[in-house]
Amino acid sequence: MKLKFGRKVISVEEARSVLSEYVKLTETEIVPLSAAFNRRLAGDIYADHPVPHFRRSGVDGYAVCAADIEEASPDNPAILRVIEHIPSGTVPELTVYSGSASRIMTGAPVPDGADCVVMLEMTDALPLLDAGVSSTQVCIKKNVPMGSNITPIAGEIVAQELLLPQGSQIGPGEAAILATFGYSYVTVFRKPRVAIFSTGSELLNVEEALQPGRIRNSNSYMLAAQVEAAGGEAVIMQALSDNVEEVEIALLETLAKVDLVITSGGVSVGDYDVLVDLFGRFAGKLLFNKVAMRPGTPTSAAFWENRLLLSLSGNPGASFVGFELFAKPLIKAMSGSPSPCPEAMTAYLDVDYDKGSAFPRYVRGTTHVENGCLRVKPSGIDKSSIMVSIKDADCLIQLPAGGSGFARGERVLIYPIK
Ligand SMILES: Nc1nc2c(c(=O)[nH]1)N[C@H]1C(S)=C(S)[C@@H](COP(=O)(O)OP(=O)(O)OC[C@H]3O[C@@H](n4cnc5c(N)ncnc54)[C@H](O)[C@@H]3O)O[C@H]1N2
Ligand code: MOO
Ligand SMILES: [Mg+2]
Repeated sequence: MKLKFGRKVISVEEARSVLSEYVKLTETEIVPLSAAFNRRLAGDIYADHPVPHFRRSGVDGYAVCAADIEEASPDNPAILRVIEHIPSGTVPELTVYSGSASRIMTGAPVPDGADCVVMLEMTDALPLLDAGVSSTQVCIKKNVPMGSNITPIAGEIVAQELLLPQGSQIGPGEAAILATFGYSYVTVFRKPRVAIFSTGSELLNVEEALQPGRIRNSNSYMLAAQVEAAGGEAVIMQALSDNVEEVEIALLETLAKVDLVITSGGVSVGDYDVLVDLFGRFAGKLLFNKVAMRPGTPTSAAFWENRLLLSLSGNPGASFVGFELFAKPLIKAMSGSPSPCPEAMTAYLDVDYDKGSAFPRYVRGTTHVENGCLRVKPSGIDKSSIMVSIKDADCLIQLPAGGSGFARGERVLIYPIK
């Protein structure tokens, strides 16, 4: 009665691959650099000048000719005449010649003629009265090799070098590069807009008082936080009842306005599992409706009105895991990530896990480091109906199907999620 169509189980990897065929990059937009953190670049960034673009002093001290101080030591200091003071941000006017030195600050351009900079701590300044003009000379007590404390032109970055490829996410290092090259505005991919619909007649709005048999809608807010963490813009929609017409109208009204629609609930075999009813009558294309995973086995997806619709199981744990496995890679791919799928690490199980499973499990896990090794344990009671432990999960532990469980100390794959 309920299933108007069958359910063919596919693997998590197959489901991801099916979804990836429908990913469209969002269009680009220009935003101030200060508003671009965590966004992804819509084009390659090349260096249009070398860094540094002048010979840069790395220390406060004296720019000199290395040949003049070859023999310098505390007992045999080289005495040089100071001809100029060079603060950072200025351009030296005089060329250093044999027998002379220029006082120079960290970050200032090294004057022509000088081929090393001696740190201030290795020198003593001496007053000098020369033909009635007050001047200084400097005593250099150490020899330093040619090139010391000078970053040559292009010592850090060569002109025309590829600095940041398209898709780079703007973190602290990228922000520093963009600022260095004068990008006060950057062209990035627009954040994918993701509409979130919870379904279920039992759901109350967050501000509503508890009622017998009814619960507050927590999934919409959990999923919205996940959307934002994945780089999307979450649009929390009014939760829907188990009425299929209502769900159909609401989704049809919304699909064209966003890049992705996520629903939670109503995908199992219950009498009121409304997404199942919808997929039995809608004009879209059902992509899958069963995934070899636990939790979230009934996770479904469709392509409808030119948009992806991802329907997650309603149980909070299943919604959370389904989002991490499927929605996060979609949002990342839409916003330009070249590697949207999570990458596995290995960790050692910190507890016995004595449940086998017909399908691979994705257990919410909490990691810690012990004697330099990464260890992991389930974040709490490992049931998809349990919500309270989600806050403690920093990874998903992937436990293969079959068997009767896993022993403490076994190596397992984990997918970091924070
Ligand atoms: N006979 C069977 N029953 C169930 C099966 C099955 O294979 N055979 N699968 C179980 C599994 S596994 C899961 S997961 C759930 C999937 O259920 P649905 O996706 O249909 O979700 P609902 O029935 O709507 O809700 C399940 C559960 O989650 C609560 N929920 C739903 N939405 C929210 C929300 N927005 N915020 C907080 N909590 C929510 C809902 O009240 C239910 O308790 O089916 C099992 N049953
Ligand atoms: O989706 Mo259910 O959470 O497989 O347990
Ligand atoms: Mg159900």
